[in-house]
Amino acid sequence: MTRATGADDAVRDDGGKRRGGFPMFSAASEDGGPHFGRFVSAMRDLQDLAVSAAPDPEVFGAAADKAEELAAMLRPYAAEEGRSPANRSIGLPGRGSLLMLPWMLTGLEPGRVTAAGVFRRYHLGGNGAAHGGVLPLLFDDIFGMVTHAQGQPVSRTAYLTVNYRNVTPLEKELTVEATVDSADGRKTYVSGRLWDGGTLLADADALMVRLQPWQP
Ligand SMILES: CCCCCCCCCC(=O)SCCNC(=O)CCNC(=O)[C@H](O)C(C)(C)COP(=O)(O)OP(=O)(O)OC[C@H]1O[C@@H](n2cnc3c(N)ncnc32)[C@H](O)[C@@H]1OP(=O)(O)O
Repeated sequence: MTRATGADDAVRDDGGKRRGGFPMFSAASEDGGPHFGRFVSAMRDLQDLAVSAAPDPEVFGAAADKAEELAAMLRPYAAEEGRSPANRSIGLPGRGSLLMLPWMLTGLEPGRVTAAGVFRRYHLGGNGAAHGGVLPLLFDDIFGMVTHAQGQPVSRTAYLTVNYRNVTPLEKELTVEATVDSADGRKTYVSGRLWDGGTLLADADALMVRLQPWQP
């Protein structure tokens, strides 16, 4: 992950633990260890099935027993922000976070970030297409990255506008790109495009604002 430069003196540091209102990002060692990637992959399968399975009611009872057992196993290890390998495992789809889309970065340079991946059954909106709400999630995350890659500390989204040009298919490899269009002090104006091959599915633009030292 590219380290921000140039604007560090404008943000709170808190002894190296925080920057620009966010905990300092540090990549998880070895993507969370030998089993974390498999765990996240299995959980994504479960997410797909949780929104699609239609078994006899007793099967849900047995599944609930197992889900409760799994939650009880992990609950003692719940940790504060920035400690779980989730969201910090940069070698895993979606950095190993179930909240993030299971996409991988394909390019990261100042001013431009690209990624590729699929929307899964979990992301279904209706009639076979992705839910409209997951596209802003994809754009917001890559806009954060392109702003950071440009040299700003992690910034907050002030606004984000999405234009839906074509329905977004599931289970098909898609690509997204984000670019920095202009920067003005604390403000970074960015835009992005989601593609299915040569077909533009959506485009978006946003304003990312670097936080003041006292802002959360
Ligand atoms: C490596 C890591 C990768 C992952 C990154 C993930 C990134 C995820 C980013 C997010 O999703 S953050 C969560 C969603 N966003 C928020 O919760 C933001 C909530 N809002 C705020 O915190 C404040 O409104 C904000 C910091 C955005 C701005 O508050 P300020 O008090 O600093 O704004 P100020 O009024 O000083 O405005 C600064 C400039 O921005 C402009 N501005 C602010 N909001 C605007 C807006 N909505 N539209 C247009 N312009 C806006 C404003 O006009 C002004 O322009 P000028 O300097 O030219 O005068």
